[in-house]
Amino acid sequence: MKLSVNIHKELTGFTLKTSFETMEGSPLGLLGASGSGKSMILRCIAGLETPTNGRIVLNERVLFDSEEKIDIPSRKRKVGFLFQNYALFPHMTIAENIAFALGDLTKKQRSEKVKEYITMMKLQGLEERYPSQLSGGQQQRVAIARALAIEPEVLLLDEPFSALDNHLKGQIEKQLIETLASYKGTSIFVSHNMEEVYRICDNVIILSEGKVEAYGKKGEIFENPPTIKVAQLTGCSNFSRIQPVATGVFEAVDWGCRLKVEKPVPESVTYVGIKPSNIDLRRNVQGDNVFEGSVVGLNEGLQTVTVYLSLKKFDGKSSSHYLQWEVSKEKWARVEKQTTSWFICLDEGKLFFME
Ligand SMILES: Nc1ncnc2c1ncn2[C@@H]1O[C@H](COP(=O)(O)OP(=O)(O)OP(=O)(O)O)[C@@H](O)[C@H]1O
Repeated sequence: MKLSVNIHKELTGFTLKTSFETMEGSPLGLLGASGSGKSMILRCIAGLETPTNGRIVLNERVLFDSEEKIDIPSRKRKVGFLFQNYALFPHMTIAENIAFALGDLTKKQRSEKVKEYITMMKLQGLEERYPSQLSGGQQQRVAIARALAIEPEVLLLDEPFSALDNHLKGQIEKQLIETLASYKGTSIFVSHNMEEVYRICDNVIILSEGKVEAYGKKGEIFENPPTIKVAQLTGCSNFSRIQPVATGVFEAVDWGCRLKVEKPVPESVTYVGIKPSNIDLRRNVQGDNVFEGSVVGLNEGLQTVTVYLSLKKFDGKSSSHYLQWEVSKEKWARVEKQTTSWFICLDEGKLFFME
């Protein structure tokens, strides 16, 4: 099972130009800011939008080719689409909603298929209800059943949890992961929530302004974002410009410190970054990349605290750029009591370099 997408879509004020391939297995995550073109990519794959030019091939079946003038209609593409708001038909019962796209089957086959997916998604007893008579979570399960009932070769999930409250989201996410584990096709999961994408997908595409900024294994992309845009979208707020000082020593201009690095850094690199959760404290200033600093602000979240740190520069002044340190509330309560001087460690192993 393989999906290959190479499309260009020109809209007023927005250009989508993207190329990627995905295989069966865990869903491919499509992560990007609002308006970066995530839904547009899915809509082009599903045949709901027509690319200006390009080619989309699903398991050697050409779905779209602008040069060969191929544009398979949406209903014949074998694409299952799970929309943000589920898009269930309000005037149809649950059973009718699931049966809706099963056009070519006999009545008996259709009702068997509906029964199969009602059971799979644990919707027994709700067959004759209307969508408005279901909870958000149940509606979501109906939408998954409807998307899977056509036995799609590719399943497109467009922010499937956006309408759910946090409690329900956890349960439904677990259910979706289980459902996807037994799904044989290719799937693409769209979200602007990096945590969700990280939990659900193994491979990710980071999309920015209609272009692929990065594509690869989630571990590599989240740990070593190749560009600032990718770093921002994967949860990093600490960056600084760097300038070489000597072999293995860089000045982090914005943070106001000199960093020692043993591993060679390519000349093209101009920025260094560190994730807020990767900052550490030391008992004293000894060791590489440990700097004296001070706490200049706090932002308390539900489970973590973001501590704003300013490093003391080598000229003795405080840097005007803050580093954000994210720490559990428990740890912060302990550290805050015990610490009089702040020694902040930017460990080489936790730094990443960007072009
Ligand atoms: N039919 C259309 N005509 C013109 N522009 C459009 C159309 N549909 C979408 N756009 C524009 O294309 C861009 C990408 O939209 P898209 O819905 O794909 O973004 P997205 O990444 O899915 O955003 P979100 O996370 O907010 O859903 C946006 O700038 C949007 O305004």
